[in-house]
Amino acid sequence: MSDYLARLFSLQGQTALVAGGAGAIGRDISMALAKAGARVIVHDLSPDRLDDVKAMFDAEGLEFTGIEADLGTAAACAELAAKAGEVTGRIDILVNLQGANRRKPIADVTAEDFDLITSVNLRSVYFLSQAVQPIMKRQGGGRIVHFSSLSANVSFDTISVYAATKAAVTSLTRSQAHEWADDNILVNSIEPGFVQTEFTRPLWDDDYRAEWFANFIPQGRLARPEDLVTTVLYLAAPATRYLTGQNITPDGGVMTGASWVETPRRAAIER
Ligand SMILES: NC(=O)c1ccc[n+]([C@@H]2O[C@H](COP(=O)([O-])OP(=O)(O)OC[C@H]3O[C@@H](n4cnc5c(N)ncnc54)[C@H](O)[C@@H]3O)[C@@H](O)[C@H]2O)c1
Ligand SMILES: O=C(O)[C@H](O)[C@@H](O)[C@H](O)[C@H](O)CO
Repeated sequence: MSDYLARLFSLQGQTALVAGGAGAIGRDISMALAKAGARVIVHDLSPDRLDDVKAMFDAEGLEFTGIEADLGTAAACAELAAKAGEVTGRIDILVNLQGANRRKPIADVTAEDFDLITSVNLRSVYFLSQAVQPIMKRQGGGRIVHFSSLSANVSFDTISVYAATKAAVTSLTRSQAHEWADDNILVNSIEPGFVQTEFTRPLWDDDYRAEWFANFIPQGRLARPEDLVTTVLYLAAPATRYLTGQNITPDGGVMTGASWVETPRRAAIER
């Protein structure tokens, strides 16, 4: 890489906290931030997943810190920010990947489903950002990247609560970007389309939906976690120091509206 590009995209000397960073998408994001030079602190709900990601870091000779926490309460979010802040004394980048879903028709959603999905997808994003903001402000700035979803824009059956939380996260991106611009904290979000992970297995493992994806996603396939890595690196990089309150939608072209007007493309989805 030329020196010019290295200066624009290197994360050397920076510390990143990746919440949900041992998940299917999160582990690729965590590794990519580390390879770009950041000291990465990986949070996850699951100790087993953290062990897997530690092994991935070890194999590459990258320094690893894992923190296990259920982010279901604001207090837990504050505790995670405090612990992460102690590792190097800074948090330059926060990526919020924590997410939960329970696929059900609206009529079957219980108050407990609603509380679980909103507490992970919205409340933890809200309060983890709130707890990290004073650390970023004190050090002169930072970057926050939220994982929203294509479903913030387009309705899909059986994910009403999930979709509402993701629309809220996209909205929160603009509020935080506005309020925290003075602190040089830049906040942006990513709305991935369908990513082929366990999280979406009920979709791509179903004949009808797999055919629909193959035919109507203009790029003819679901995203793979590694397809999302560069969007995060871009939003975290020195190169994008004048970009805030924005949203990027890596969705293979779904938001072009092609699915509503195109003839089937007849690609194949590998399952
Ligand atoms: N997979 C997709 O198609 C897709 C599409 C759009 C957006 N997203 C979003 O991307 C993010 C990552 O998704 P993924 O496919 O890697 O899913 P995943 O289930 O592999 O990862 C989600 C992570 O969230 C964390 N989490 C869940 N409940 C938690 C809790 N109570 N407290 C703390 N952490 C908790 C888990 O640690 C888990 O590793 C999510 O926010 C998801 O909504 C995924
Ligand atoms: O469980 C699900 O149905 C998925 O998580 C969906 O949310 C899609 O992946 C998303 O809507 C596309 O962005």
